Amino acid sequence: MSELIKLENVGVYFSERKGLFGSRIIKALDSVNLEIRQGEAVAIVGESGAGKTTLGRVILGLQRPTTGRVLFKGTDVYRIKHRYWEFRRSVQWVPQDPYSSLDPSLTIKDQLMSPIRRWFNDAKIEKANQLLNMVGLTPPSEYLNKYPHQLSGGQRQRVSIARALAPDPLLIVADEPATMIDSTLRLMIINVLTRLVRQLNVSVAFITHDMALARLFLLKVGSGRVVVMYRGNIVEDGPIDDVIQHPRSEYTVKLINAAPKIL
Ligand SMILES: Nc1ncnc2c1ncn2[C@@H]1O[C@H](COP(=O)(O)OP(=O)(O)OP(=O)(O)O)[C@@H](O)[C@H]1O
Repeated sequence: MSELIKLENVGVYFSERKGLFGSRIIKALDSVNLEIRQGEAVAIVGESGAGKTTLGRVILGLQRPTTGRVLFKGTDVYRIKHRYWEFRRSVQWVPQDPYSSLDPSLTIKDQLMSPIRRWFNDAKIEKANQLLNMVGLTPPSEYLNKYPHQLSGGQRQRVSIARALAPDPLLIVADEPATMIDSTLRLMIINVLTRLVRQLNVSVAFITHDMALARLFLLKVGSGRVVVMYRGNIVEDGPIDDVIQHPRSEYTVKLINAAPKIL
């Protein structure tokens, strides 16, 4: 598997005002090293505030690091202007709340055709049909003319994944994609993300606070790594069963104990 994204000693610092004259520095990411290879599944786990979303935004090129470098196929993404669009197209985002990525005034067909037109000269409706089939919204004809509010939360999230897939990306960063939907539909989203890795060889960075869900995803894919984040640092990075059986940090033990049902 070739290296797609590499973070080298990435720090992201925010300054927070404190009192009238003071301010303090928040290290959302401290000194993070991470590699994601083509076709690899990586589950990024940590509690609220651990830095998961910031990490996702750095991978997507939406948050410039304060320190360190972000490499796309070996090149610093902030130094290669001519390949910038290739990078932006190759790395796509599925947000927690599909309402924030779907335009309520557009039909599902238009939600999908807009990125398809942007990236392909020969944009055809067949591509939208393929995307809906890939995320399990079948037959596509049943969904194309609907608006987001006419779909369930789980269906909306699958449209959001289809939209992220429209540019034929190499990596999808899914930020808590199963959090705002109920548990029966959660499995469906996990199955869709699994299909992306296994059938399309797309890398998936799956961000979650739930260790059990991370394990389920990696078990379904059949390979991949779990990355545990704590206070802006990666405290664990390895195959899920190794991490569960031999956790290096006490924080990981707490996460495992908080999700006893499936683990
Ligand atoms: N734009 C910002 N300005 C100031 N502080 C920020 C900003 N973005 C994030 N932070 C802080 O950085 C830390 C990490 O935030 P981040 O959203 O990455 O965590 P998270 O693990 O994704 O949490 P959650 O699961 O609640 O989204 C938090 O302390 C947060 O308050």
